[in-house]
Amino acid sequence: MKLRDLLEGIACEIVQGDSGVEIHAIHFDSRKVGKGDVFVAQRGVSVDGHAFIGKAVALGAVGVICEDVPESLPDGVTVVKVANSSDALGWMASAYYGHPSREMKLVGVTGTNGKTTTATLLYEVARLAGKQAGLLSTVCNYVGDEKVHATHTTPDALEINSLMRRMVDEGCEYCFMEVSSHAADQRRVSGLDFDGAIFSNITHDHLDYHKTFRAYIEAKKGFFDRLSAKAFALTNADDKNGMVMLQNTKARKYTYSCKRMADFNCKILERHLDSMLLLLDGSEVWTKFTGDFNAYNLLAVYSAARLLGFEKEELLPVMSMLVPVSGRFETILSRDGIMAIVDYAHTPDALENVLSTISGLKKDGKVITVVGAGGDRDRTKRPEMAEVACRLSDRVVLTSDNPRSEEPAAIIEDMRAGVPEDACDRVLAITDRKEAIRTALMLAKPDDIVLVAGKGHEDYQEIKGVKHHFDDKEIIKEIFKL
Ligand SMILES: CC(=O)N[C@H]1[C@@H](OP(=O)(O)OP(=O)(O)OC[C@H]2O[C@@H](n3ccc(=O)[nH]c3=O)[C@H](O)[C@@H]2O)O[C@H](CO)[C@@H](O)[C@@H]1O[C@H](C)C(=O)N[C@@H](C)C(=O)N[C@H](CCC(=O)O)C(=O)O
Ligand SMILES: Nc1ncnc2c1ncn2[C@@H]1O[C@H](COP(=O)(O)OP(=O)(O)OP(=O)(O)O)[C@@H](O)[C@H]1O
Ligand SMILES: N[C@H](CCC[C@H](N)C(=O)O)C(=O)O
Ligand SMILES: [Mg+2]
Repeated sequence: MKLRDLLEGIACEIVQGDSGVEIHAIHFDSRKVGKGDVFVAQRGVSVDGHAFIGKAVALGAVGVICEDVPESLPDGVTVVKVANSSDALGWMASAYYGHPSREMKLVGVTGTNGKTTTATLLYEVARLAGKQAGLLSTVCNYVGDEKVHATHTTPDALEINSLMRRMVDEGCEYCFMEVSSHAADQRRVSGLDFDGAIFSNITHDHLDYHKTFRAYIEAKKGFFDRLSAKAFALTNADDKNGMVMLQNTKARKYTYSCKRMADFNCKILERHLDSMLLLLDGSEVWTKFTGDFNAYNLLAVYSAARLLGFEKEELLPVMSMLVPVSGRFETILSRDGIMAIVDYAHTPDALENVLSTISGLKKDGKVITVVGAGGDRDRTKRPEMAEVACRLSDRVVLTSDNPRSEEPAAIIEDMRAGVPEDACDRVLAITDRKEAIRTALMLAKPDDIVLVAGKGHEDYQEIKGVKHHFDDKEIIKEIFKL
């Protein structure tokens, strides 16, 4: 493939050298470059990729895409200056793989919470309706039936397009993907041909990366701003910032709501610990989900499926068949009636939603919460998470999530700052997560509920750069002797 064919749709400010040079592969990591490749220099969070242009050329790069042209380069290397290398990478990756997103109906889901649930359920809806589909999500990627391990919520542009090419080749008509705020900001999704975008909500998270809540909103809004006129932009009208997402988009605008007039509506008629009766688009539907937040997720799924052309009569029975995603409000009952709930709540809002759901539905028992916060992530959410846990539980065991490079005890200390004074005697701190879970389950009596929050489907715990096998559900079952 010639370099100029990869540059379609990109505003090149300077092209030095032959744009007709043959390209073997695209790389944004100099360490992976080989003979005949093009290297895309991106400014990263920790280092500036421009510093590795020399190395990439030494390894055989014949093309360099950059924002700053280096002072000297050997002859025979074509240099292209662009305004945003990461944006260019998205377009180039798409062209390299033959624009697979143009051959499928692609829907992206963004929001602080609910992305995995919404995207996965849309994938299930398409499949239950007899269509081939692909999925890019935090828990797992799918190329049709085939599972592909996921390392990110939204992979990098090359991986996205390589997976989408496989989806198209497997006959997928649809692709559903999560678009994290990091991905929107880093333009991992540039060049993709979206048919629709969904916004779930925005609450406190990722301020380590975005710095301000305004910048976090802007990152998500940027995804909507860049949609084309043929796409739909579907937003949650009940979220404070829901309508902001529609302000500057060229896409067709739609809203969903459980509280006000909107294009798509839903009302919760009955709430149970293992089910919910919804009035969805005017029809009663029993679902296998719990929690008002899941009514929003289901409504978003239903609305997007309608916008994709699925008929109401076909959709309603499918909505009843859907089951929760792994590690999202998963219940495990002990032989003597203690209920453990494993949930991926790792933000203050998610924790508040899950604990409010539990308090609203529990019988007489007490609620014990085991919770930690991830290392190398937003520190300011730590005290807020502890405050929510204390306010909505009878007892709290503060513990580790994925400490990553941080000291586990220091993260717990950050959380402790949010424990109200009058709650101190109800709070324990146990660094070892397995011991924390064991202690909470030992404190519990029949009819009590133990929420184990934060890690959901994860089957590892990352400590000092090493991922150790760790699975909340497995540990609970072992302690319950199930
Ligand atoms: C903070 C963040 O988003 N980091 C992502 C980012 O890496 P980075 O900016 O740190 O890269 P860097 O190390 O500064 O390097 C800059 C550039 O120089 C290049 N380089 C670097 C070294 C070298 O020797 N040669 C070289 O060419 C790098 O390849 C890169 O292109 O770009 C990388 C390549 O795409 C990602 O793998 C990496 O994800 C890291 C591992 C990560 O943990 N990301 C998390 C925070 C993340 O993205 N999470 C969201 C979900 C969030 C949510 O819950 O909503 C996700 O989508 O998964
Ligand atoms: N619509 C929602 N509103 C608020 N909280 C939600 C919603 N849906 C799910 N949650 C809570 O957030 C947790 C994570 O849900 P989910 O995995 O669907 O979100 P996500 O946006 O994909 O998260 P991540 O950013 O980690 O990929 C759930 O376990 C639940 O506690
Ligand atoms: N996508 C989220 C997941 C957080 C999950 C939690 N278990 C943690 O490790 O902090 C993030 O990378 O911030
Ligand atoms: Mg997710």
